[in-house]
Amino acid sequence: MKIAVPKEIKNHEYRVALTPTGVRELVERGHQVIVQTGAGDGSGFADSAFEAAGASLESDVEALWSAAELILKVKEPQREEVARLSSGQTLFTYLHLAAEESLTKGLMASGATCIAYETITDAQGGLPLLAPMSRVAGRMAVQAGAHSLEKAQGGSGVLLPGVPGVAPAKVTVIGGGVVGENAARMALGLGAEVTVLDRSLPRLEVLDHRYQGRLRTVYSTADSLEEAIRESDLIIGAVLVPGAAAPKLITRAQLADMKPGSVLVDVAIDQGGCFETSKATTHAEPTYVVDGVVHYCVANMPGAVARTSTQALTNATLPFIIALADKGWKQALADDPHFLPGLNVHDGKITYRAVAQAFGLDSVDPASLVAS
Ligand SMILES: NC(=O)C1=CN([C@@H]2O[C@H](COP(=O)(O)OP(=O)(O)OC[C@H]3O[C@@H](n4cnc5c(N)ncnc54)[C@H](O)[C@@H]3O)[C@@H](O)[C@H]2O)C=CC1
Ligand SMILES: CC(=O)C(=O)O
Ligand SMILES: [Mg+2]
Repeated sequence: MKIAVPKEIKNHEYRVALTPTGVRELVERGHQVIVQTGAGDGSGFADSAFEAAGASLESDVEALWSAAELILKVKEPQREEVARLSSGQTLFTYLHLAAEESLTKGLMASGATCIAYETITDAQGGLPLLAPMSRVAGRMAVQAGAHSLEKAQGGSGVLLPGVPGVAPAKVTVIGGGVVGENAARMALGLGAEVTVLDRSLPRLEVLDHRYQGRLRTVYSTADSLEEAIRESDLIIGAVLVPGAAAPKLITRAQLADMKPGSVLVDVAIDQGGCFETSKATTHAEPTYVVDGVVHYCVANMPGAVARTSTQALTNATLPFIIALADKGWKQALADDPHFLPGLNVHDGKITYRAVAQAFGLDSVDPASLVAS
């Protein structure tokens, strides 16, 4: 199969969808891999390393996209990339479609088969291709929050761990999944007073057991959210309903109840954000202030630590890439019930129900497309 790896073009996105190690695995199976010149630079993988692994390099973007049967990316396609996609091609990347109607419609119009990393499941009820980047983003959320609390960033001037004689900051994490646990772990490590809210009691039980009394776990209700809003210095939004737009958990009116200069880090922004006042920002300009509250809403947080993120992401994606390349999308999805929910769009149709529901459109059961 002809496989293309474009250079990412989203603002300050330095990850790449395949490493030289991945190229070698594919080439040894008889596939042809074409990597855009410079695609790995931001992650520390030189063109020469891709060539040594058996890839060919292509500097002409149009030629790269048009030659490919399978296109491997990291971030959702940007407008000019959607325009390059055509029917018969398979795209494998993060899509987050429920947050972006125009992207959804663009992919439908392309006729291509679009498989999302973030809706692939595993036997443990997890999201194995989202999890590695959620670990990164969860850990970064605390760094971003701590920096945003500094006065020069518009923050309240609170230091997360405090100092002897001065109490530590209060950090609340809403959603105790992969992002939430990693954020909580970092905040605890820095000495903050940390609370996790979730509406899953089994999940809170796991966290309670794991952190042995160092972490407060609280069931998420309107009351417990209000308390968090009043008392927290830093709130990290880390909820997810897979594939769906994030629920809005803090309204604009509630910002008035927060301490001036407190910080909201909305990691769930890639699914539209879980605070009413969230709008996606970039690493170039990551924060803005609404009603005295600093908002950090970067939708590709892991892109900033690309060396770590590319390795973590491609460790998880490679087996699925190999299955797509060896078998083609239809057989690969037919053979693996956890790969099947990755299919979001095929031949003009939405194949993931929560995405269709977000826009009042119809969806097609992906199983009906792969059945032989
Ligand atoms: N901004 C960025 O760069 C990145 C964003 N993300 C995003 O972070 C979000 C979280 O991802 P994960 O932690 O992997 O998901 P996850 O599925 O591991 O955890 C989500 C948690 O939210 C809880 N939850 C759902 N609705 C809730 C509600 N209304 N109130 C309280 N808790 C609720 C669930 O019970 C679950 O424990 C996703 O939107 C993901 O796409 C992930 C990586 C990078
Ligand atoms: C999950 C995601 O959107 C990212 O890593 O950028
Ligand atoms: Mg986006």
